[in-house]
Amino acid sequence: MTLLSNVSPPLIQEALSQPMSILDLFLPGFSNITNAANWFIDHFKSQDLGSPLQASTLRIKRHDETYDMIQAWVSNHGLDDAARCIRAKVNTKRRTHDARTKKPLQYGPWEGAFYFWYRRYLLSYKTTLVDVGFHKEEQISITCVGRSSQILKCLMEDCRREYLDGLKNKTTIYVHRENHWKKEKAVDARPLTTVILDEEQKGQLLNDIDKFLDPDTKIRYSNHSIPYKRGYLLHGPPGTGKTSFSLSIAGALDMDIYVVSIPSMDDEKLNDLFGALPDKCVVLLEDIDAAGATWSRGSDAEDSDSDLETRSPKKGVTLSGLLNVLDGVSSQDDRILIMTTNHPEKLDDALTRPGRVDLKIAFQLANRSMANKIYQFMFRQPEYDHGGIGQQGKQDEMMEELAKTFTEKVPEFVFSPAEVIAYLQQHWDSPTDAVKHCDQWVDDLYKEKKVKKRAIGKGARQG
Ligand SMILES: Nc1ncnc2c1ncn2[C@@H]1O[C@H](COP(=O)(O)OP(=O)(O)OP(=O)(O)O)[C@@H](O)[C@H]1O
Repeated sequence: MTLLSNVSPPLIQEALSQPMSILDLFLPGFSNITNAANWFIDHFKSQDLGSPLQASTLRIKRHDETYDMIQAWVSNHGLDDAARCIRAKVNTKRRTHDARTKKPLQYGPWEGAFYFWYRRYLLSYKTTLVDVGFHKEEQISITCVGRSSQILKCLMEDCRREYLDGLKNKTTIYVHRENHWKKEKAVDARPLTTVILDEEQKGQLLNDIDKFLDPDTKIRYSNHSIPYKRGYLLHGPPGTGKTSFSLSIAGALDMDIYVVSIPSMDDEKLNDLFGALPDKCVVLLEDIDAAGATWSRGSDAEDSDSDLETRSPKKGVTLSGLLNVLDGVSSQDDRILIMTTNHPEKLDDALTRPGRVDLKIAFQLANRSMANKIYQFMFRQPEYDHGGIGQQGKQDEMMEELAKTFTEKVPEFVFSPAEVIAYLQQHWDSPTDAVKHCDQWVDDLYKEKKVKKRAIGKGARQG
């Protein structure tokens, strides 16, 4: 300790900006790195150096994805232990090895600072709450001594790489909170084969996307000054796989998906959200029929956008607002837009014209072929589970037979794939029971649907 106080301030400055040089010599005099670092910093303050400590700082805002990157890195490297002020939260997102753990806890640094070594450099990590309009928002700053921010960039690059490694074969879903994007979760990429659709339609959409993503296509768009983006409209009754298919597409393209629920939006928020979209992503606009978009321009093509605005009777997304973000400057290139609706007949032609919607795909209630595929999809054993050569052929034959009987019992275009799947899940342990109880399920669901229809009809008449 006596030694330390004899070190001149410029030498300490020099020492701190070097990878572990002088600090190495003195560290044994302290019980841990934080004490050592604190001593140095205090020492600086008390020495009245005349010139302030030269330092470079990297700041990270709460709503930027770099925040998740650095937090994950700090946590993965056990550095949250170094923080003297930590926060606890129930980990709802990260998978734990023990799926039975109820409400697993996760810790992270909270307001305050700590020091850590990175590639033999001493860095400080600090969280503060800063005023942003009407509320305070967390901000992280990482500081190193010295004028060069190179080591901070290196750290960020490491954080980014580790973060992306953890997201391999995953689809990250972003949802909106007010007017900013929030990472909701990262789910295993859903294979396209798990969404059961009319094969022709599925193929048509996939071919279109493939063609769009071809580098030659991009050049063509550019040569013709056409914005490089593609729009799809997926329409059909609830539970037919529109959202699931959109997620699968994002997974197949290794893109993140940004989901907007139109009913909970207004023009301003939608505009802000589109402005904050990254390049190269899938944007999913759900239930586009549910807003001002349902008000048609009518036959008068002369209607101006401001007419549409004034016609809108409630706060929400107006048709002009929606068209503006789809075409406007904040509409990023290199993106795939998917719009979904249960009511395509309510949509304005302006919204679905080519350029905004390039392909429309109808999702339908289960027909025979789909019911058959769903049955096999639910009950087919994974390859390794067949119990030996020879067994596989027999099991396949039996499965096909059961699927055929099941298919004959399910009426066509009455039940959604979601309903069929929910029923089969009840008999996951017994494919034969699923067939045996099928008639009863069909009768019950029929009745339920009739009652619901009658109630809706009555409600509409009273309304
Ligand atoms: N065609 C399908 N193939 C496989 N699974 C499906 C299909 N349709 C629905 N499902 C299953 O049913 C559930 C609901 O599906 P999904 O949310 O994709 O339907 P949707 O058409 O988007 O419904 P909504 O119009 O109500 O938003 C999901 O768990 C999904 O896995």
